[in-house]
Amino acid sequence: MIAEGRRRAYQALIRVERDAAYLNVALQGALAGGKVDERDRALATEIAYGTLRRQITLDRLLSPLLRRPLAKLDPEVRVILRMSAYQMTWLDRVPAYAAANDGVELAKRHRPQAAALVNAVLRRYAERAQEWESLLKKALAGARDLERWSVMYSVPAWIVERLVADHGADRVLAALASMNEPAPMSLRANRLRGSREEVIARLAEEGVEARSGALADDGVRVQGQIDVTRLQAYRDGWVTIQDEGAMLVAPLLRPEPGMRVVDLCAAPGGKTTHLAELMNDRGEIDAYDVAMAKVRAVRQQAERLGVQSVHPRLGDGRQVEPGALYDAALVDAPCTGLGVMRRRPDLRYRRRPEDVAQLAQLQRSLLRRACAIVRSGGCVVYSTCTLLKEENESVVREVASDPSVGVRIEDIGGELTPNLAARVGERTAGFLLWPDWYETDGFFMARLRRI
Ligand SMILES: C[S@@+](CC[C@H](N)C(=O)[O-])C[C@H]1O[C@@H](n2cnc3c(N)ncnc32)[C@H](O)[C@@H]1O
Repeated sequence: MIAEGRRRAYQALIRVERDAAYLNVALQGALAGGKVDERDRALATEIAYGTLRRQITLDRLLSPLLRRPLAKLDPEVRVILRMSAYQMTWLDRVPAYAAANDGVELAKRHRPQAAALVNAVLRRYAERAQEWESLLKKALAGARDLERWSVMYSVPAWIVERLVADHGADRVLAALASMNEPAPMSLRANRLRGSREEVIARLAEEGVEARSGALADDGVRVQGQIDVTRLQAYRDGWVTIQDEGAMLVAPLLRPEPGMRVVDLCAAPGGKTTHLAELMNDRGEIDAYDVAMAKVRAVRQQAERLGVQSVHPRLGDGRQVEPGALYDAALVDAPCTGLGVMRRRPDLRYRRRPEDVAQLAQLQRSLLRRACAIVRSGGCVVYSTCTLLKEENESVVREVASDPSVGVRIEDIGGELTPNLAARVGERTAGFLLWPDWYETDGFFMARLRRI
């Protein structure tokens, strides 16, 4: 019988491969039907995420064992080979024979005519599963750096090229390596419910081991991988699932009770609700997003956390026309998401080079609008979860250098913890939180002051 975790991982991965589904959505669907215990859930998650994180590497390792190119095989066969090989190489606790046997069983069920091929390839792969690094190094000995890095870190070459051009190879390779490891579970304590210590104690009542995060005031790190949404503490609004790096953004607006704030890209509401918590739920936060389903998600989060000051609104952030100017604005812009490859490993294969310039244009328009609807002396915080200068510093600089916009870039160094400030070093137009520093996602953040 096929292990439940592998069966569910296959269901998620085949939807990503065949239907271009988003991994998080596909996995949620795959885990939904019937009863799945925590262990199977964790195994399915680890296999699905891990296989996608290592896809380019896996394809290169599997290719010499196949007569036809992997791309020419049925998607079912591709998925089974990749996920079985992933387990053999990267999941220490899974015996190679268990991964291979279940791979063959999955093939018998979903592509019976390819079961013999899957069996033969996986048996041969098992013999070399632990030598992946030396095998690849040998195979790529004559290759260009970019190709080597792309295969070793499983990131499309155009992305590696752009990142290295922006930041240099050492910095980028450290980040890419960290983004191929599983992401730690990170929660934000809702200070309206209790202090961080009280939130940790509340989680302990449900058997969840947690500790304070190292970076953000409200950050809580949970041991292991659990489905937080099933906890009563979550349902009662004690915590929000949020990366600890993302928790640095809302405080940069210096939120105070009674302020009028606008969030031009609010869904699913992580930073909006953080603002509401920091404002003690007093004041007004207009939270815009372009998609109705997403606006609903913001409303649901606000309700779950028990905050009243958030007003979810459907609208294009570039066209917001307020009755009166705001005290502060947040533009947490849509971006290529290259800083969140760890949590969203499928993103790197979806992105196209032309996305960067298109997104940068949207980002500039959103930032310009934010600057136009904030009062003199008010601030605008610009953030992204990407690592490319074209979407980060360049956007901020271009908007700030236009005298008709009437803003100046502020140095936010004084608001970082001393450790972080030392790492960031010299800041220009904002700063980049690298994902390998604190096991967070990668974020860029900057603050502009309206003159
Ligand atoms: C990075 S996400 C925001 C995440 C959110 N701030 C949080 O912390 O949960 C960017 C959001 O911008 C939205 N968006 C894209 N284009 C937009 C536009 N023109 N106006 C408003 N929102 C937009 C997307 O739907 C997406 O929800």
